[in-house]
Amino acid sequence: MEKGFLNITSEIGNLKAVLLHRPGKELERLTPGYLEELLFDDIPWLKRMQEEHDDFAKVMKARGSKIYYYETLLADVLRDEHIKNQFVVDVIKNSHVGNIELEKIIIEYLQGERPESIVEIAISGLHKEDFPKMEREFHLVDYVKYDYPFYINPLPNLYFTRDPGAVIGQGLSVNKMKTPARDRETMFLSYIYRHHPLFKEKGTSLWYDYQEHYPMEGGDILVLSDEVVALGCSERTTARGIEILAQRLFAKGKVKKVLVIQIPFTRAYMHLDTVFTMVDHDKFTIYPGVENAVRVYELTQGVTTPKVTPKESLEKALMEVLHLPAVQLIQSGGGDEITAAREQWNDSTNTLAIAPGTVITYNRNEATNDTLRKHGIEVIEIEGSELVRGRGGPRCMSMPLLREEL
Ligand SMILES: NC(=O)NCCC[C@H](N)C(=O)O
Repeated sequence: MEKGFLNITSEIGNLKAVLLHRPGKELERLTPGYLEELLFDDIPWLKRMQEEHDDFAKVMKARGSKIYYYETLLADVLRDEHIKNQFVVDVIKNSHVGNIELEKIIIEYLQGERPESIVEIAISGLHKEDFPKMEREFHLVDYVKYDYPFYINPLPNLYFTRDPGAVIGQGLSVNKMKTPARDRETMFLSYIYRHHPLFKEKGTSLWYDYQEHYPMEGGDILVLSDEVVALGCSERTTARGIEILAQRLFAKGKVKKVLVIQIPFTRAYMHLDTVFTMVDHDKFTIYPGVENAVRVYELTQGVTTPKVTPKESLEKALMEVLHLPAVQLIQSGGGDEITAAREQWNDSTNTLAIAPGTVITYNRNEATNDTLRKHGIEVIEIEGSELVRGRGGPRCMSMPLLREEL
């Protein structure tokens, strides 16, 4: 198979290229009334958040990663008039305006805009006040949704680029999000995948598609090696979605085993990577509060669905699939139950490895960072007081596109 640009065969190989989204105006559209629906617990201060995000990008750049941004790739794609027009139609379809005539008016208006403005509106939303006033007949929906401020909802979670997509081997999983709040994000990635020269080169398989029925989110996808992928079964990622993805990986790629790690289904740890990440060849960090609750299953190629084998423990399963004599599960929080729970809430376990044994973490998680260092890990700290308010850390905020093979 001809090699494309994308290649991820581990969680820890030197990070060469990564996809980010710099938080923008969409964050300023959060109000207390919509926090829960939009999956936030607090309202970040955008200016400081952007500074923190720029520092995050700077750290990766300094270590040799090329940074790509959603907003730039998407605008590149929309320079083609035909693609731009279709994109606008799809954005409106996804926004459930509910009034067909108004939809037509908004489509015409947006199609006349420049790619950069369309991208900004598609991400930060279209506030009713920002839309030119015009004489038109009110439909029922206009009365019913009179107090609702947007025609197009903002997407404040897009800076968690990990979740809408994941590169596995030479292919891409364009995920199916569990919640309507994040649905449109995957549509953006699908446009980039289908039309951006960086992605559409030969050799890029599509492992999963956002139009599938069963939710699957990227925070639950960990590429442990070229032959083993760990998939979290969580509040967001379904058992059936896992089976479908696993079967495709077995059929078309190099992957021989999928390790399913089932975690408790709860908001505090909505994805596997909020409680468990890989930090070195044989080292992982784990939130001790879930250690006894996780269940592990090994999937291997079956006939129509994968063959399932329950495993005794996470530690043993990791040793076996990675062919290691031992692995270390480093407990976050420095051994104290309360510290561990507090720091997990602030994404202490959501580390991003940029090289074997080198991770990026938030500086606020002092106990966990200390513990990692005591285990020989190089910890690069970033400020995250504002970024953390969306409930995600460095791993959630990055979608690796290319890592050096180990
Ligand atoms: N991989 C991750 O754990 N991503 C964090 C996502 C946080 C976001 N507010 C969400 O609830 O989807």
